[in-house]
Amino acid sequence: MGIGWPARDAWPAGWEAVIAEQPAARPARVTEQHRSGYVVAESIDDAQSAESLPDWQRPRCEPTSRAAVGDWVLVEGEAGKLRIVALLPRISVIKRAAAGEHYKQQLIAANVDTAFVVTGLDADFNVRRIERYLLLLKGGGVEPVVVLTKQDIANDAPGAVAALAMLAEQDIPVRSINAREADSVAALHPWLGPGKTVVLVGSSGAGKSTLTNTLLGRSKMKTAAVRESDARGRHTTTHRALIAMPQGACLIDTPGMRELKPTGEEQLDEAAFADVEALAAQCRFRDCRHENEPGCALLAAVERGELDPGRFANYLKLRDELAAAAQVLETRLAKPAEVKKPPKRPSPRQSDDDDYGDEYDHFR
Ligand SMILES: Nc1nc2c(ncn2[C@@H]2O[C@H](COP(=O)(O)OP(=O)(O)OP(=O)(O)O)[C@@H](O)[C@H]2O)c(=O)[nH]1
Ligand SMILES: [Zn+2]
Repeated sequence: MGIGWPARDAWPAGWEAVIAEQPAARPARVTEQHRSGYVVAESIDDAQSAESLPDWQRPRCEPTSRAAVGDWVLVEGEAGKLRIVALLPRISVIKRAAAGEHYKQQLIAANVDTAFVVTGLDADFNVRRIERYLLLLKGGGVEPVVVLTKQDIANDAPGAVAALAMLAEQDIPVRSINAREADSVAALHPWLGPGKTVVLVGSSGAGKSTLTNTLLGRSKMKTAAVRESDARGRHTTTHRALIAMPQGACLIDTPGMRELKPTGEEQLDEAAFADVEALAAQCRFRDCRHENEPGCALLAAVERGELDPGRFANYLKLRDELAAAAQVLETRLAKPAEVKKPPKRPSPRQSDDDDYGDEYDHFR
């Protein structure tokens, strides 16, 4: 089919049963998510609107139990009248805490094999942001690959050398490329084979659209040239979309994940800080906060110049964010959220841009 549907003997656990329950349905993949429904593809370059499951339209429905881009669903009905009748169990997820006062989880993409963490080797380079992306990705079963763009114009981005050492230590693949050149982006082909699904994450301007265009060999995505005429003037990618790549894989392009709040479910040790956690195990006190305790192995390592102070500070910052998010999650699970009045019926094909409209990038 070309959109990543696995061979029958490779079906993930739980698929067989769901598929057997819906003998008349056909598989499709979610390519866009809107407030009013979905766009799905049954084959390459297909795009059909599909009505969501009635359950997903209830205000109490958890955002993570609704389909997201990349999800496999079963559909029924003819073109123009498609209905989603089932959601197949997920292989992997990328989620984050949504912006706003009330804690909410938001699924960014599902069933992704590899995430390209796209960062420019220019003034925008920020290793702390890379660590944050790794934290979000690693808990969900997605393989991160750090893609450093603008290699052609890079002049010693501050911190890049230390960042490369940190990533190498954790066996995280890194590729430096010129996103505008086909020969250069070929370094990413190993992750783009048939049946694979790849997602691009990274802040606005990092080069995601440029990379996508070069990999496609044509201009499918709008790039920054459009930006001047964009009223909001912030990002040029307007919809999450699933694109069939000539290399065989499917690529999901998401709007720059501007606000990256942990969900509270991530584990620091399974993410980008395994080395720091290993050191922390040597602190004198088991519950050391690494603030001013005697015998703190982390403070000592910083003192000796063996632990980068910026990395240490980011570790503490993300630790506190995680604890805060986990606490909100716990209180929220303990008492069900108030039920709001159901929203007015949205007009068809309404854009979901507003989901991103109020966010800002801490790092820009
Ligand atoms: N010289 C050079 N320029 C690049 C490279 N990658 C991206 N650019 C330029 O950087 C600018 C921003 O790139 P985009 O591809 O629009 O960035 P983006 O990540 O898609 O941004 P959003 O769509 O806003 O999320 C454009 O002017 C690109 O031409 C690169 O490897 N080398
Ligand atoms: Zn300590």
